[in-house]
Amino acid sequence: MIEVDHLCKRYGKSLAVDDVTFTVRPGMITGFLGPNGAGKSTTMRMILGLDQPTSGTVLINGRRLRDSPAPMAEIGALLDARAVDKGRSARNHLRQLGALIGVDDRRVDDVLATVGLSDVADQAAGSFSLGMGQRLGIAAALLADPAVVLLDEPVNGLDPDGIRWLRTFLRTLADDGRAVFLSSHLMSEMELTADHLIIIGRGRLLADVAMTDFIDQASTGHVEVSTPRANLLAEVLAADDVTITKIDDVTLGVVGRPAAAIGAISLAHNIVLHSLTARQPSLEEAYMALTGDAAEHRARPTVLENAA
Ligand SMILES: Nc1ncnc2c1ncn2[C@@H]1O[C@H](COP(=O)(O)OP(=O)(O)OP(=O)(O)O)[C@@H](O)[C@H]1O
Repeated sequence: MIEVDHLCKRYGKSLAVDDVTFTVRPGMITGFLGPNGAGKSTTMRMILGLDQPTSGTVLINGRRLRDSPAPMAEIGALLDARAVDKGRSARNHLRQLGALIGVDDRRVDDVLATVGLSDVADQAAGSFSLGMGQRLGIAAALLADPAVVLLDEPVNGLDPDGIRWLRTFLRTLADDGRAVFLSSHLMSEMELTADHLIIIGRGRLLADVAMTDFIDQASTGHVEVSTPRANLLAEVLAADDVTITKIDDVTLGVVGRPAAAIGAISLAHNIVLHSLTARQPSLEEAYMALTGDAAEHRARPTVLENAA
């Protein structure tokens, strides 16, 4: 378990992390989200004891990491998978790390098998693809069998097979009772992977919420309907409690009426429909709605901006 309590980090005049409190619980995957510069990496580095907080505390499994006789058995981390000696084999890299923390060669072979690197364990880490490098980084994080696993952007650069592998693998870690904490900018993947979300923006906590609750609360679900008579359909659907957005010449986005009602209204007015799709709110939509003001640098939105 990670307990972050009133954590602050000041760089000069700016507060990179501003009074953040949350808990990462065992047995589940907690996603850490926030726009660029929100303070995720700074928070993760303070959790790992790599940066000192300006104020506030972090407890790992109930105590400060520096008070633990075996920090790597408390929390294993993947911060930068490229931070390995490229000339050394994967097995030797892990053995050297293992020697430092009192882990034997058998455990090294076990974690190599766990992450699917047994067959290439004697190849130089420098010859590894990005995905293999990520697996090696995860193997290193698991070496001392920690109760907490922290991964900063582990999906970065993985191909679809690697992403799917990681998703399943993280679930296994959580099912084994570990607390898994990961950051990612890939919303669709986070939606498939995490059970719980911690969201920060401009250093402040914006949400600490179950994934399903967060998506359900977002009132961004809409129906997409396409018809060659889009203007007429927009007219007959118009009402105070309905919002209609013109996505293109033949497609409307409708909030406020279910697909069945839109189908019935279209039929009543003899409007031919080419498609009618209820779109569930996604994590991405819910996240964008929450963090809109918190993004440091925001491109102009392109989704549903062509209001009819
Ligand atoms: N060593 C440092 N010195 C000064 N400012 C820093 C330092 N590290 C981070 N910052 C600032 O702190 C803020 C938070 O940065 P941080 O890297 O934690 O954000 P992030 O959420 O991880 O961003 P990203 O998603 O882009 O990785 C930013 O404004 C950043 O410029």
